Amino acid sequence: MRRLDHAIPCRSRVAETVSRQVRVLLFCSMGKMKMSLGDGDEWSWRRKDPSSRGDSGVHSDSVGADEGSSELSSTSAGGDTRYGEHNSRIMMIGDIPVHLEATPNYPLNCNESPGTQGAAQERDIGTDSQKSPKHCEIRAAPEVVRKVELASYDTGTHRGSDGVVNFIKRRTRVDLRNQGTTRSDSSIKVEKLHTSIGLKDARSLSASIFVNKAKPFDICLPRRRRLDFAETSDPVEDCEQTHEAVQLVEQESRVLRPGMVLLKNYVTLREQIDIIRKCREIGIGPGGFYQPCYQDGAKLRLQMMCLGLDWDPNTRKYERQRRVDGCSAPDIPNEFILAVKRAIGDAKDLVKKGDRRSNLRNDLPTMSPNICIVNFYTTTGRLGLHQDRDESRESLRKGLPVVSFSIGDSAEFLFRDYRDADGAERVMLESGDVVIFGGESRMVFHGISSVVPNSAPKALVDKSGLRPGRLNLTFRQF
Ligand SMILES: O=C(O)CCC(=O)C(=O)O
Ligand SMILES: [Fe+2]
Repeated sequence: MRRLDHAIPCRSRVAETVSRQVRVLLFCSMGKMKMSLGDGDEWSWRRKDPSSRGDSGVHSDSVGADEGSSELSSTSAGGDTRYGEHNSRIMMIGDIPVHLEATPNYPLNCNESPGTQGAAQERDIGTDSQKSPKHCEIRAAPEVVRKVELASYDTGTHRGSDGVVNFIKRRTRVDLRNQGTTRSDSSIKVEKLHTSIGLKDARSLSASIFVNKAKPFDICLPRRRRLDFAETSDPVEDCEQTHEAVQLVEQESRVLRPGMVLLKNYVTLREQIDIIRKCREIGIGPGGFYQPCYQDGAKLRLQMMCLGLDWDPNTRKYERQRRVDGCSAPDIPNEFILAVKRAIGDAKDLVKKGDRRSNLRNDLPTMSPNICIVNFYTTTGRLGLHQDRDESRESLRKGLPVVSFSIGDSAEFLFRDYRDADGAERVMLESGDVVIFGGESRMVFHGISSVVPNSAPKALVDKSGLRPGRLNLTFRQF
């Protein structure tokens, strides 16, 4: 066992190692914690008196039990004079600060891999200006899962800077509103920390593996929090498009600009529910949703998973396996591919009709998707103006279209010839809408400026259990 503090008897104990190198379980009770890294090593921490923050002194019994506490936060430790060699942080569990220290062999610090700022600028609206905090699932009672963002800074680098102070303030405002009930006992289990930030050397490997695994994001709410979730394949009569809805499709679908088509209310409610269920099923499995980071540590404001091939926001490359955890990209379900081909066919028909009337050059090539990037935006999610330009040179040269399905809450979609959100054209994408941009518009800058809360069709939410937010699938051919 690797001790990080000195001879403090621990009343609580490590729960268990669930799988090698992946699961991290950490029990905290009455001031002591231990953590298993899944490789047989254990770390332990001690609770620290708030008044001694940053001090290396031990206050093993100065803080009472944390019954009923519901706040979770963390911060880098101040006042620590150990630059470089040791990292430490104080993690707040309720009102109980817990001092975490690491040895040089197993640093907890957030080493940033050297890299360009380019990618972050590329999607600048969508990134967080803070360095990436770790994500941490904290379970306070067996049935309650809470999410916090757990900061992990190299105290030597960040201590005393304004950034840290801001960060501390931010972390104390962790939002637990959606996370269920009051804790019923004093034990807190911390499960799975992760980061996609690279650790510098092989000595950090255990920590790297430990931090890179996170519980995948579930796009659906837990069953008990849904109003009316019909999991079974009960008839969804109210989900079929009505005659009026079909009329609406014809009225509102349009060519937005040469090569760019909007198909309004195109995906039926039944199909949307099926897509949500499929994405949810894949999304909670290996290769499922995660929150990606750029090389500079800035986070995208969305959850992402890639099907067919994985797109890496750091390298801007497509690969079979993703670097963040080595998972292979799951396959694209066949029904998704068929829906995309149908949409392209219908968009081409629309373009032809438009051509007869207006003589626009609206050529829209067809394509067979082998990549699907699935994004889930919570209601605060967004995505900066960017081009989709990481597909093969041939695909881009031919202008093979990107086909984008929107499901759930509506969102404002911006597009323009260059990256400037002011003055960009805007269109509201609603649940069931499809946007296709290819041909002349293949390299259009586009992004999501905002998601409209509570705008998803009620029947969709009730039947699928989709959480508040927007699911978007963009299909491409590499
Ligand atoms: O969410 C959207 O509508 C756009 C997504 C997008 O542009 C992308 O994933 O590249
Ligand atoms: Fe895009």
